Amino acid sequence: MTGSQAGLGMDDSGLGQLVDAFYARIRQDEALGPIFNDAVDDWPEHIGKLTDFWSSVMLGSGRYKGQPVPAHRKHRDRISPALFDRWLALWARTTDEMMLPEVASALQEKAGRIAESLQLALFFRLDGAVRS
Ligand code: HEM
Repeated sequence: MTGSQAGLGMDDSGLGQLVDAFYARIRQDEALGPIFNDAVDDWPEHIGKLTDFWSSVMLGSGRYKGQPVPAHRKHRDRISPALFDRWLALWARTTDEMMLPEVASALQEKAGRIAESLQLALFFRLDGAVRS
């Protein structure tokens, strides 16, 4: 590490700082930003929910009680597989910049798996077609 801050760990403080920074970037992203800015009225509440989500997923805290699939299904007309790739690329950049290397790769791997299952829930159809 040369002066950058790629040093945060897998704890509530590190995850909280990561989620804050990630959604600040999301909001400014020209493709993803408008979807989030239209959907989310209360950003502190959303960021709190997402911090709980990552704390549950990575630390087993059990704090997140929501249902991600219906939350995304509401916005299915605006979400595409290409946007998932963009989300994951921004997640990779942000975790690489902020987190310890092994923490960043664990977060990237987990996000990749969740993105895959969300996309199956959103786009997979029994006739085998995938909506692009
Ligand atoms: C193209 C990619 C994505 C887009 C555009 C997107 C968009 C959104 C939006 C608009 C909401 C707010 C829903 C609402 O309240 O109306 C939301 C919530 C959420 N997203 Fe995503 N999302 C994406 C990918 C992901 C991924 C990959 C994850 C997890 C790794 C994730 C986790 C969540 C969670 C946990 C919530 C809160 C759901 C709840 O209300 O309990 N999202 N997302």
